[in-house]
Amino acid sequence: MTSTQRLAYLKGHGTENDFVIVPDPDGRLDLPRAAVARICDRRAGLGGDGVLRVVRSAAHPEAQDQADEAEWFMDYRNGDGSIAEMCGNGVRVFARYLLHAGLVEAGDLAIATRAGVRRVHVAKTGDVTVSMGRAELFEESVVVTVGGRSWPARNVSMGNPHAVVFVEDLAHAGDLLAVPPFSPASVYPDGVNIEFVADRGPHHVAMRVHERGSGETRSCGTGACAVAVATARRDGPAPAETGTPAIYTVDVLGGSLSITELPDGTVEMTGPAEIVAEGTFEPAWLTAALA
Ligand SMILES: N[C@@H](CCC[C@H](N)C(=O)O)C(=O)O
Repeated sequence: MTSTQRLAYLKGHGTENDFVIVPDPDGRLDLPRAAVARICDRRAGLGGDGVLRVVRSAAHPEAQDQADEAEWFMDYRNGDGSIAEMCGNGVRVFARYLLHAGLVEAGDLAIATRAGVRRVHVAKTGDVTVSMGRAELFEESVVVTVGGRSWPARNVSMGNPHAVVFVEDLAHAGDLLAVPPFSPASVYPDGVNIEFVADRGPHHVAMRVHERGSGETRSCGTGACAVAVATARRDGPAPAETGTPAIYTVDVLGGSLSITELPDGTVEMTGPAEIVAEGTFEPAWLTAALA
């Protein structure tokens, strides 16, 4: 990247989980951790909870084995520049971008991610649905500690790690989310996303989340799926046993997501995904950020 080249970006969000989208179809851009953190900085950069780099699967070493199924790879980074396996809101926004840019037709498409291929349904307008794969629920007990208080948590993987904590009142956790909650490194050696959940009604919960690598965000798609599945298991037998889908509404600070666990064990998420702006990086700024 030289200072004379103009690199395009877009800004998008899904339930206010916001991302800087960087189209890099041929995988030419070296995007070091510090550069991502600079781009996501809400004062000195563009601001975002993370970056979605858009690369052809065939052009990315981590996605070449998915290239036959999915033309595009979502290279997701957290706001601090760290790499995560999966981002549920990100993959909906990624699909919205592909359609916006004319790189795919409306309808069903496959997107390569570090957690494997995800199937997405995107129409010209409206919500985007993604099949998020199977949730993995672990039996071992986990304790989450914030500001001197501890709660038992459910350990759930959606391709990335989650600790789901049920609380009476979200206010109990909300004020504490500015500081990173503590969770055992023995269970989560690579860190964890922590969701605090309170009931709102039948099959309806609200959550707040502290994301690994981004801090408190206004929504987390994988977190909402982890929450829905942990709540469904608390509320009754698995859809695999009953043959009936479990459908939950999960309210987040930035809106609402609909999550369905199907009898085959896969989890579908439906929610909004919007592109809000596009532009180019100032070359001198970008050159310094990438240095
Ligand atoms: N906001 C995302 C999750 C992003 C990754 C997460 N912070 C991690 O490190 O695992 C979502 O919508 O799922």
